[in-house]
Amino acid sequence: MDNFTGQAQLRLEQVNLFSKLKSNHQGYPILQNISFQVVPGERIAIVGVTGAGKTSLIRLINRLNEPNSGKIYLENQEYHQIPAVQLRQMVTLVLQESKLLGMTVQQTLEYPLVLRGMPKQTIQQRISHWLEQLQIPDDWLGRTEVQLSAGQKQLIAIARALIIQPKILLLDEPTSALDAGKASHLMQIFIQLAKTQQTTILMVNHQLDLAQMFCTRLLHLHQGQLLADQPASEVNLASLQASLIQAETQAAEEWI
Ligand SMILES: Nc1ncnc2c1ncn2[C@@H]1O[C@H](COP(=O)(O)OP(=O)(O)OP(=O)(O)O)[C@@H](O)[C@H]1O
Repeated sequence: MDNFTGQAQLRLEQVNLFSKLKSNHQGYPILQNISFQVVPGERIAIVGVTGAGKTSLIRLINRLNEPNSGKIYLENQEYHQIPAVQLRQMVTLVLQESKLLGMTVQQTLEYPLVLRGMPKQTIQQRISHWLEQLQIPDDWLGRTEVQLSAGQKQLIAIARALIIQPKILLLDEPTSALDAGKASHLMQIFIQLAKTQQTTILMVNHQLDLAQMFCTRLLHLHQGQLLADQPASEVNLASLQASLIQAETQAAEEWI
């Protein structure tokens, strides 16, 4: 594999994504020349203002979209050479507003493991383990979506992803509906997973202080471009905050 650095688990090379238009034109750029690589166990926060391309980037990494140009590699395989089922076992995305698709919490949690043909007893053991880890009470198991708050749904969606034990976990604002205590507890779980299982975490996060505290690296996206890729400890939070506010103000003025 050309230019492959042996350690990389995930590698994006000059990735471009354009919006789809109804006509044959390729539309406007959503992501431009994105290149970076990730080693196992990294905890990466993706930051940037509204519309910067954060969600589009993690959707690409989960292969919900294909880049218009550029390449994505998982370990040493190009994405489109990897069967979808295999990719989904290794890379899991938790969207900001996950749906339980009419299932109860129990059904939602067991569904991905049933699909993988796992024995019933093992499924139940895994569910019990993650309910305990995430401090989810057993009495939620019989509930459906309408009987759960936004934060409760967010926790269930995260539990469903953790149960699969992916190598790479993609999270779109995983703590947006959680109180500070739950958010911090969840982040500690991610740290443990990264340290003990080498699970790689890529999370979109608007809470910069949380991102810096719990992540090892920050990717700053701006207008679809990777503006900065830095170790979290080296990020100057005050100046990052100021540049995000400035970009937001500029975007708001362009709207008026
Ligand atoms: N399906 C789509 N079709 C066309 N344009 C899209 C589509 N999805 C997103 N976009 C555009 O791509 C750009 C990036 O959107 P994206 O959702 O990735 O941003 P974001 O950084 O995640 O924003 P937010 O913080 O608001 O979630 C925006 O200009 C958006 O309008």
